[in-house]
Amino acid sequence: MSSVLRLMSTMTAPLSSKCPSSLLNPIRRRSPPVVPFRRSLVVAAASSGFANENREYVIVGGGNSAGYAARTFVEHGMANGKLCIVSKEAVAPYERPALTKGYLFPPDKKPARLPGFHTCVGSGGDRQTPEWYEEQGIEVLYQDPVTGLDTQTQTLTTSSGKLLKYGSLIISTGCAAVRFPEKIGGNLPGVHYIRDIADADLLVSSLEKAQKVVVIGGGYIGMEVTAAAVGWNLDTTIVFPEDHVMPRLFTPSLARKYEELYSENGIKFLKGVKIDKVEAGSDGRVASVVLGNGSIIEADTVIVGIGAKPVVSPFETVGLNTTVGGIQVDSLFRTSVPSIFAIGDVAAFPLKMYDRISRVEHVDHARKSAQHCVRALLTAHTHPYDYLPYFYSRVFEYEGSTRKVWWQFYGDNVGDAIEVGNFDPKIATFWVDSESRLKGIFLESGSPEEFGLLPRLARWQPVVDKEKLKNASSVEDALDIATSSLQVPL
Ligand SMILES: Cc1cc2nc3c(=O)[nH]c(=O)nc-3n(C[C@H](O)[C@H](O)[C@H](O)COP(=O)(O)OP(=O)(O)OC[C@H]3O[C@@H](n4cnc5c(N)ncnc54)[C@H](O)[C@@H]3O)c2cc1C
Ligand SMILES: NC(=O)c1ccc[n+]([C@@H]2O[C@H](COP(=O)([O-])OP(=O)(O)OC[C@H]3O[C@@H](n4cnc5c(N)ncnc54)[C@H](O)[C@@H]3O)[C@@H](O)[C@H]2O)c1
Ligand SMILES: O=C1O[C@H]([C@@H](O)CO)C(O)=C1O
Repeated sequence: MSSVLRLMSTMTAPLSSKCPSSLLNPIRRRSPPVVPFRRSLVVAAASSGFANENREYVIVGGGNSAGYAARTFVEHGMANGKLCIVSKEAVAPYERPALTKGYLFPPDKKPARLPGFHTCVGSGGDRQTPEWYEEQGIEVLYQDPVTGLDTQTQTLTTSSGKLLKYGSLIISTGCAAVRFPEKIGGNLPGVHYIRDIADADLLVSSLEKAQKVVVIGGGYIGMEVTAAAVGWNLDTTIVFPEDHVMPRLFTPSLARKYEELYSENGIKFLKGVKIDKVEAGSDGRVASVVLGNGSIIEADTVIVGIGAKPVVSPFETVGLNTTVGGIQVDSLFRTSVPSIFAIGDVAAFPLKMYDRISRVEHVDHARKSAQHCVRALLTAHTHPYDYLPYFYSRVFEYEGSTRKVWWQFYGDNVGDAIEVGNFDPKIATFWVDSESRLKGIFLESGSPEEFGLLPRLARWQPVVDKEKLKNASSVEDALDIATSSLQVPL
C-alpha cells in the first residue's frame, strides 16, 4: 500500500488535505430519464436470457450500506419496481460486525445465525429478510457480481452475462480482506480470512475441530477473533509485527491493559514478529506458521486479519477517480461521473469536521453514508455530509465469560493522550490537541449515559484543562471535567 493510501490511526484515511472541487461533479439532482423497470418485464427477460434491462436505481454490492440504502429508498416510496441490488453474496444484506462477534460464539452459547442479523437490526431497525425485499418490490440479484461498467450507455455487466441499464448507480462494494500470497501458503486449507458469511461458515467448520489456533494481525479482526477463540477453549496465539495490539487507535498503555486481559484468558502473544510463510502438513492442511525470526508455531487453524482494501474493481477503468484509494466522492456521495455514487467503506469522502478526504471502514459510516446519499439523490437536498467518526468493538460477550468488554471511540485520536481509570471497572482515554481542544475520546465499559456524552464532546471539542483531566480521580470525574467545559448545552 502506498503511503497516500495508508489508513490513519483511527481508520479514517487522510488521502489529501482537501478535496479538489474541480474533481467533483456539479450538482446533479435528477437521474436521466430511463424506461422504468417493471417486474413483469424482468421475469420475461429472465426467461429470455436477460437482454438489456432498464432499472431506475441500481446498487452494486449487497452489504451493510446496501441494506441501509434500500431502507431509505423504501422510506421515500421509491423502491417498489424501481430499485435493483446486484450482490456477490448468496444472502440478503446483513450486519457484518456480527461475523466476528455473535457468529463466533461457541456452539453451546447460542451463536448468531441468519436471518437473525439482517440489516437494519444493528441500529434498532427492521430485519430486512429476503422476503422483505420481495414485499417491497426490490429486485435482488444474488451471487452475480458486477464485472463491467459502460458509463456511456449506463450499462452494467454481471458475471452471468446480464446487462443492466441504470438511471442512477450506487457503488457499495466495500472492502476485501488483504490476503497472504499463495506462494507463502496464503490459500492453504485451514487458513482463514473473514469478510463475509461464507468465510465465517468456513471458519466455524475449522473451529469445530481445531486445537491449536494462530491469529495473524493485531487489529480489529485479530482482537475480536482471538477473544472468540477463548470461548471455544482453544490453544491460541496471536502474532503481529507491531509492539502492541491495535496500534492505530490504542495508546501503548491502553493496549497493555487489553493484552493483560487476553493473557489472563490464556492467549499467548508474539509481538514485533513478521510472518515468513504458512506451511502445510502431509494432509495438505495448514500445520504451522514460520516466523521471520525462524521460529515455528504449530497450528491446525490460522486466521488472518492483516487489513482490508477497497473494492474498486471493475470501476477503476471507467473514469471514476480511484487514485485516492477508494472511489472519490463529494459531500453528497457523487463521484466524478454523472449519475454514479459511492458509499460505505469504498467511498473516499470529505470529512468536513477535520477538513480532509477520508475513507472510514466502520459500520456507523456505512449506515449513515447510505442514508445521506439516497436522501440527497431522492429529495434534492444539498446538506453536506458532516460525519463524526465513531468506531466500537465488543469482545468476550458470550454467556459465562469472565469479563465482557466493550468500547466506543468518537472523534480523532490526535494530540496528547490522557488516560483515566485502570480498566477495573472502566477506562477512558482523552486526546487533547496543542490548543487544549478535546479531539477524541475512547471509553471502555461505560454506562449508556456516559457513552451518550462521547459524541457531544467529540463534536463540540471543548477546551479542557489538561492538568485537571490528568488528575481526575475517576472516569466519571474526568467526564464531568470535560462536559463542564462545554459551551453548549448537553
Ligand atoms: C468481520 C468484520 C467485523 C466488523 N465489525 C465491525 C464492528 O464491530 N464495528 C464497526 O464499526 N465496523 C465493523 N466492521 C466494518 C463494517 O462491517 C464495514 O465498515 C461495513 O460492512 C461496510 O459496509 P459496505 O456496505 O461499505 O461494505 P460491505 O458490508 O463489505 O458490503 C460490500 C458488498 O459488496 C459486495 N461486492 C463486492 N464486489 C462486488 C461486485 N463486483 N458486484 C457485486 N457485489 C460486490 C460484497 O460481496 C459485499 O456484499 C467489521 C467488518 C468485518 C469484515
Ligand atoms: N470493530 C470494528 O470496527 C471492526 C471489527 C472487525 C473488522 N473491522 C474492519 O475489517 C477490516 C479488516 O480488519 P483487520 O483487523 O484485518 O485490519 P486492521 O487494519 O485493523 O489490522 C491489521 C493488522 O494486521 C497486522 N498486519 C498487517 N500486515 C501484516 C503482515 N504482513 N503480517 C502480519 N501482520 C500484519 C497489523 O498488526 C495490523 O494491526 C477493517 O476495515 C476493519 O475496520 C472492523
Ligand atoms: O452493529 C452490529 O450489528 C450486529 C448485531 O447487533 C446484529 O444483531 C453486531 O454484532 C453489531 O456490532
